[in-house]
Amino acid sequence: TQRTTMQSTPFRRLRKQNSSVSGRSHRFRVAVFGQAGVGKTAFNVRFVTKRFIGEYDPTLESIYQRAYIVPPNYPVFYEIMDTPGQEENNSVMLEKIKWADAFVIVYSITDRQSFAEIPRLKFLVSHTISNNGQKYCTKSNTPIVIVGNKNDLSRDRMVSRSEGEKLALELGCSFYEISVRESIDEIAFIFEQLYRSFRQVE
Ligand SMILES: Nc1nc2c(ncn2[C@@H]2O[C@H](COP(=O)(O)OP(=O)(O)OP(=O)(O)O)[C@@H](O)[C@H]2O)c(=O)[nH]1
Repeated sequence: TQRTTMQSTPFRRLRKQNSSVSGRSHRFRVAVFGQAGVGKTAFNVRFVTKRFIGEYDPTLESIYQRAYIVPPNYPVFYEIMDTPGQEENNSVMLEKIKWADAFVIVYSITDRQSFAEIPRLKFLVSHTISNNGQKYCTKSNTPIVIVGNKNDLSRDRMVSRSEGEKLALELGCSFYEISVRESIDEIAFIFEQLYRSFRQVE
């Protein structure tokens, strides 16, 4: 079993730091939600290191950081929060939602239950944003994307692409179906698009 050696920073510790970013790059915070085992850690690690690492310990909580140029030339300092798939108490979830600028909600196409969780997670995020006046009053456009992962496992598919697309449309989110195992570019693209819709740049 290979384990990631990436440095991760506990959420509370990072929040207390002055997280202003060096140079002129923008700091951009993304929280990644979804049930256990859907591939959240693989997704985050793929973006941060470009590598796919097969197995991880179940996530407790970590924040990954990466400076990245969103094409054509927006230097962005990403902070990505990897969350545990198991149920957390609501106040912890709410804190994380308030922390983030944008959201990725992941399910696995091989796990219908993880797909069934998506509306609840989406509503939790949306409600928290709209009820949290002060910080988010200028953020009516908080981007939320839905990602169906593991589409390399076509024989084990339980959720069709069109079901994913339909749900995302109903919930007003962008949608991507991907394989973290097989793709690097699609994941970078998702992170780029999140930033673009957050800053409303073309
Ligand atoms: N075939 C395939 N397996 C994947 C893919 N993405 C992740 N996996 C595997 O799915 C399992 C779970 O991946 P994780 O990244 O740990 O999932 P997680 O959502 O972070 O899980 P928790 O930390 O428990 O919440 C691991 O065995 C990964 O190797 C993919 O695109 N294709």
